Amino acid sequence: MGKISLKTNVGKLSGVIQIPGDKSISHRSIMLGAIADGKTVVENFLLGEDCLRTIDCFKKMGVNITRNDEIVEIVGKGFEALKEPTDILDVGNSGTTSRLLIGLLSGIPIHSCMIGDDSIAKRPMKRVTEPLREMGAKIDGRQDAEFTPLAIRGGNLRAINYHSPVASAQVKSSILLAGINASGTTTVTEPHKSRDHTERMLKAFGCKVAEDGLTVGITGGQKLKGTNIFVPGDISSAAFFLVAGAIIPNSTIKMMNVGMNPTRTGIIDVLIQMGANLTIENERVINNEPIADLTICYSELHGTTIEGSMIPKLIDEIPIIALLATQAKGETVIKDASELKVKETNRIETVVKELSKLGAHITSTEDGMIITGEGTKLNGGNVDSYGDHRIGMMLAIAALLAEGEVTLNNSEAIAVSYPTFFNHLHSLI
Ligand SMILES: O=C(O)C1=C[C@@H](OP(=O)(O)O)[C@@H](O)[C@H](O)C1
Ligand SMILES: C=C(OP(=O)(O)O)C(=O)O
Repeated sequence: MGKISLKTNVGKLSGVIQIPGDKSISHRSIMLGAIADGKTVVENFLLGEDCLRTIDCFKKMGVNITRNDEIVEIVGKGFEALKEPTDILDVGNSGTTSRLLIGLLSGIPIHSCMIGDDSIAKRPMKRVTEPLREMGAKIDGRQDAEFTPLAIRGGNLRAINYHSPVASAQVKSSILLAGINASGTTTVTEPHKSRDHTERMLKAFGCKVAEDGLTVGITGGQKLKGTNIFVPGDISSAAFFLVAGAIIPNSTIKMMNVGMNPTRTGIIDVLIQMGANLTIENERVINNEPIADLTICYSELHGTTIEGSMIPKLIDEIPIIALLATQAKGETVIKDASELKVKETNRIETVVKELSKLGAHITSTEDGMIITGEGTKLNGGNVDSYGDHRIGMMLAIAALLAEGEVTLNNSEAIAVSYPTFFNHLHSLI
C-alpha cells in the first residue's frame, strides 16, 4: 500500500460490522495453548501481523499450530516440549509478543534470541528484563538488556514480589508467565489496574491465580490444560468506528461481539462522559470475558478530562480519542499518559503533529495533550502513520471529515492490528 489517498468529506456512515478478534487475547491464546497439555482450538483469532508473529515464534520452538482462516488449533505438550529455537525469534512490530515471550522464555531451560523491527528496537525492555533477571533469568541485550536484540537463557527461577512502577499488562503478564515455572509464589503489584486478560485466560486453562486489589499472584509448578477459546472483537479496533459514528453527522454504526472487559472499556466511559449516543446490547460472558453489541449514533459532544486510573483502560485509544475531542465543544485534557511515548511511535508527538496538519487545535504537554474542539473543520493534507497502525487508522477516520485531499504515508502499518479496516470502512460509506 505505502502512500494512499483517503476517502474525505463523506456524508454519513451506516451499517453493521463484525469487529475482528482482540489482539491481546489472540496473543495469549497461542502462548497459553502452546504451554498447556492437550489441544486448544481458538475461534475468531485476529489475523493481524502482530498475532501472526506470535504463532511464528512458537512454531520455531516446535509447537504444532495449524490455522484455517480465523480458527487456530494448537497441540500443546507442556512447557517441557518447547524446543530451543534454531532460528532467531522475530516479533516484528509487536510489543506484546516481545514482553510476554521474554517472560515465558525466562521460565524454561533453553537459549533463544529475539529481534523485532526498527520500532521494537526503540521500545524499553528493562521493564521486564530487570525483574526477570531478579527471578534468575539470564538475559543480555543492547544497553544492558534495555533494547533488542536480546538473548535469553531461562530456567531455575525463584519467585519475587514485584512492584511495577508502570501500570502495564505486558509487564504484569511477563512476570506471571515466568512465575508459572518459578519456585514459590510470584506477585505483581501495579499503580493502577491494567488489562487482566492473562489472569482470566490462565483461569480458563485451569490455573489458579490470586487477585487482591492491585496485586496478582501465581504459584509456580502449575500445569495448564488445553481448552477452547472464543476471541471477542477488539474494543481497541471498535474504537475507530465508535468515534467515526459519534462525530460524522447522521451516522449509525452497529458493532457486533465487542469485548467489554472492564479493564478495557475506558473508551465507552469517555464517549458517555462526552455525551455520545451509545447503546449496549446482548451482554454475555464467554471464556471469562464479557462481550456485547454496540450501536453508536451521531450526537453533539462536549470536552472532558481523562487522567489517572482511566489511562490504562484506554491507552491504545488515545489517538482516536484525540480526534473525537476535535469535534467536541470545549477543551479536552489528557494527562498521566507518558506511556504513550513508548508505543509504536511517541504517540503524543505523532498525534499532535499529524492532527495539526489537518487543522486541529491540539497541543502536547509533558504527559498528554490538550485539544480545543468547537467542531473544528478539518482540512486536507499529506499525513503519515510513521509505521504506527493506530495513528494510520485515526488519520483515515479524520480524513472522513476533511475538506480537501488527504494522503496517508505508510498506510500498510494498519495490518498490524486490523487488516480488514478499509473493507469495513468502505462498507459503511
Ligand atoms: O498486554 C497487552 O496485550 C497490551 C498491553 C498494553 O501495553 P502496556 O502493557 O505496555 O501498557 C497495550 O498498549 C498493548 O497494545 C497490548
Ligand atoms: C501498543 C500497542 O501494541 P504493542 O505494545 O503490542 O506493540 C498497540 O496495539 O497499540
